[in-house]
Amino acid sequence: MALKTLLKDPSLVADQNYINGEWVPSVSGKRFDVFDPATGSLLGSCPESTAADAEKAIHAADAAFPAWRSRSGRERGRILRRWYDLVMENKDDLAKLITAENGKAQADAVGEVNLSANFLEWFAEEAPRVYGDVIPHSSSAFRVSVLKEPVGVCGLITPWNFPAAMIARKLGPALAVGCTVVVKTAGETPFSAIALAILGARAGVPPGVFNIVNAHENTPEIGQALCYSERVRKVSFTGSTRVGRLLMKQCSDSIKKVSLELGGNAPFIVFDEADLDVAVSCAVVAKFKVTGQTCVCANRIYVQRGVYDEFLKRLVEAVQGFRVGSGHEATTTHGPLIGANAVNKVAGLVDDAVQKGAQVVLGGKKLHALGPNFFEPTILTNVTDEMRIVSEEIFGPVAAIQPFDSEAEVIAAANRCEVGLAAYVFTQEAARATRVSELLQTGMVALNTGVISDVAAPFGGIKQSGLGREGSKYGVDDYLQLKTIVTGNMSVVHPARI
Ligand SMILES: NC(=O)c1ccc[n+]([C@@H]2O[C@H](COP(=O)([O-])OP(=O)(O)OC[C@H]3O[C@@H](n4cnc5c(N)ncnc54)[C@H](O)[C@@H]3O)[C@@H](O)[C@H]2O)c1
Ligand SMILES: O=CCCC(=O)O
Repeated sequence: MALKTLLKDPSLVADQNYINGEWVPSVSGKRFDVFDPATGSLLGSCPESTAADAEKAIHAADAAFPAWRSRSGRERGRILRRWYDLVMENKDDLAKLITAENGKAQADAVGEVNLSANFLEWFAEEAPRVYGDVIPHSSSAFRVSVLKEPVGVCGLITPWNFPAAMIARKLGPALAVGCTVVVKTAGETPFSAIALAILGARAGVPPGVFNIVNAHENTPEIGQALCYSERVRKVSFTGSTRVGRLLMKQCSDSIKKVSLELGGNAPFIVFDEADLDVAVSCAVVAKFKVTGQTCVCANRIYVQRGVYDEFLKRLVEAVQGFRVGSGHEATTTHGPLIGANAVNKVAGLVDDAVQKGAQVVLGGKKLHALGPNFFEPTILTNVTDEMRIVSEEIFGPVAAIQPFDSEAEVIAAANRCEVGLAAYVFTQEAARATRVSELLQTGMVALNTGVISDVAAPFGGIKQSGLGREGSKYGVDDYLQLKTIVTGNMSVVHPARI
């Protein structure tokens, strides 16, 4: 397979489902092809799985659950820690796999491997620290204790934009607390997940604890199998709000626990007193990271009128310095989009904005010369709320900039949105920083920084951006359920003091 020639360790490549510790084909006998979005070349193929494959994986995870949950948190943590070590040792190969199937530039791919490893390390450390509670009862003859138990088999469904990290962010806490999992990889990017599984097995994850079912066209069928199964007790999904809504409905029949990390429409707000060097360099990161394809990417850029012209001038200069190309080239700063549909969607948003009066300051077109999946880094001004680019998640390299006058006006604009994942605020006034952060309706606020993600910081949204938090000390909560033990007839009469 073409992919193997890229790696120092070709044994990190496999092209089957991973069920109960074995690499197996789909019962369908069908396969789907996986392409490099930069070059269009065929990387390999994976099984086009069916509900029957998902059932097998669920069965394996269910069978493995009692033994896995019975191990101590310390033992599970040691396995996760070994897995972290192996991911770090194989960082270069994993980054190459990510670049090959997702297209992201090398620096972004290495960043993703680090993020993935960090989740394994973090949850290795959390595993032995899942504490319950002892609670005073209303009556002195009773005792209350609260246990935190693993929910059981979890279905994890992840997108292509972070093909390793979004999986590590979910399976780290799941495995740490004693759950077993069935992962449905993104059809565009199965190989990074497969390599993670190979390293997991080398680290000592027992058969059945971590299973992978691949599918592309059959994805909805696998989603249904996971959501409707009585044996799956939780589904955790990262992806669009549209699909999250569907999965939540599907999970309602069996009343599953559901975690949803969904779409965003992040406002990026620059006030007059902001440090403009910081604001511009952070806009470059927050807007254009992974060519604009992250859920926390700045979507609506609001700049206060006093610094608007200067901010725009500096941002244009910075973006002109990008090197767009294949992520395989070391000099590339920004790779392709994931596919032609994504390019067409971004082009459609730009066309709609231009028709409604937006001005193209930079870029604005497909980059045919590099291939069908490239779009020029673009800056638009004269942007207004009537344009789709303001209300929809762009998921591409387009900065849509609007001026504003007052703090109240920009907060109202930022909150005029049905999703609420991340927001960025640039100011050097402490009182304003506090006030605006508290008034913004998002799950996360980045103050004077363009980077939100850190393993220690809870990640997640409010409104239609989702439910639950990933990473951090809260990340295990979504994989735990409380058990209350009330003990009666426990009157203790303390002896009188002598
Ligand atoms: N909040 C977060 O943490 C976070 C992180 C990454 C991406 N995202 C969001 O993901 C979206 C980008 O990814 P996309 O456009 O591929 O999203 P998408 O929802 O179309 O697909 C995401 C994944 O969901 C699965 N999927 C698709 N349809 C399904 C179905 N009917 N049943 C079961 N699974 C299904 C596929 O595996 C796919 O890779 C953006 O909205 C982005 O904001 C959110
Ligand atoms: O795309 C969503 C995740 C991005 C991140 O964690 O920075």
